[in-house]
Amino acid sequence: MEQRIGLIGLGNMGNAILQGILGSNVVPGTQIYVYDTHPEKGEDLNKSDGVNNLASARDVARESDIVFVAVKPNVIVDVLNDIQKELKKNTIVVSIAAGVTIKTIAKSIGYEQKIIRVMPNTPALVNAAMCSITPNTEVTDEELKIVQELLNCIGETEVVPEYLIDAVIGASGSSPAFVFMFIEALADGAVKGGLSRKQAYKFAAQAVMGSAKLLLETGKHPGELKDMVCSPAGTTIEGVHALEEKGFRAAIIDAVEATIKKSKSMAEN
Ligand SMILES: NC(=O)C1=CN([C@@H]2O[C@H](COP(=O)(O)OP(=O)(O)OC[C@H]3O[C@@H](n4cnc5c(N)ncnc54)[C@H](OP(=O)(O)O)[C@@H]3O)[C@@H](O)[C@H]2O)C=CC1
Ligand SMILES: O=C(O)[C@@H]1CCC=N1
Repeated sequence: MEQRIGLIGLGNMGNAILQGILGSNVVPGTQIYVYDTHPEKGEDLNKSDGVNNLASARDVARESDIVFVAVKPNVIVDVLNDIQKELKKNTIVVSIAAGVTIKTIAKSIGYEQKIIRVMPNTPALVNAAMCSITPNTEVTDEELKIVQELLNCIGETEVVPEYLIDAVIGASGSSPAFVFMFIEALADGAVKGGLSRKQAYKFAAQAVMGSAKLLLETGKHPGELKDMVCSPAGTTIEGVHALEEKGFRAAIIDAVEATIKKSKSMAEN
C-alpha cells in the first residue's frame, strides 16, 4: 500500500492497530507516523520497526494520507481542532472514539473532510478484532476499501450506518469485558470443583473460543448448537436451568442495553 499512515494515541487500541498493520507488512514501519503524549511509546516502535515517532499530532496529520485518531472520547475534539489546519483535502481521518459522531468530528475538521468512524475491540491485539466501519459521504468506495484492507490486518470488518454504531459497541466494542467476566466466573466455578486456577482459565477460555468458532464456521443457530450440548437428563441442561433461573440472558441483554444507552448519551453531549 502506498498511503502514509498516521496514528495519534498509542494506547490499547492505537497500539493494537499499529501492531496489526506492522505484522501484516501491508505498510512498512517507515511509512507510518505516530504521536502519543508519552513519547517513549513511539520511541520503542522507532527502534523496533522504523516507525516515525513525531513530536506532535499536527506533524502526524501533515505527513499522513490516512490518520487514525485513537485517543479517549474526552480529548478527541481538542486533538481534531489541533490537527485541522494540517489536513490535506484528501486526507482520511479515522476515529475509533466511542460516542463521538461524524457530525462532531466534521465540526472540528470541516464538513468536506473525508471521515470514517470505526468501532474496533481489544481482540485486535491478537488479530481477532471485529470492527464496524462507517464512512461519511466524502469517502469514495475505493478509499473505504483501502481502510478496510488496513483494518483486516487486525481482524474482520462490517460496514454499518452510523445510527447502529451504539449497538455495535454493545455487541462487540464493549462485550470483550463481559466475556472476560464470563470466563473468570466459569473458571471460579471450576476451581470450586477442584481444578487448578491455571487449567481452569485454559479450559474456560478455549471453550469460549471454540464455541464462537463453531458458530461462525457452521453458521448454525446458537440455540441449535446449545441443544447439541444438552443430553437428555444430562449435566448441561442442569446448568442451563440454573442460568435461566438467575436471569442470565436478561442480565446480558441489560448489559448491552446499558452500553448502548451510555454511548447514545455520550453522542448527545
Ligand atoms: N479500549 C477499548 O476496548 C476500545 C476503545 N475504543 C476507543 O478507542 C479510543 C482509545 O481508547 P484506548 O486505546 O483504550 O485508550 P488509551 O488511554 O489506552 O490510549 C490513548 C493514548 O493516547 C494518549 N493521549 C492522550 N491525549 C493525547 C493527545 N492529545 N495526543 C496524543 N496522544 C494522547 C494517552 O495518554 P494518557 O494515558 O496519558 O492519557 C494514551 O497513551 C477511545 O476513544 C475509545 O472510545 C474503541 C473500541 C474499543
Ligand atoms: O468503554 C469504552 O468507552 C470503550 C469503547 C468500547 C470499548 N471500550
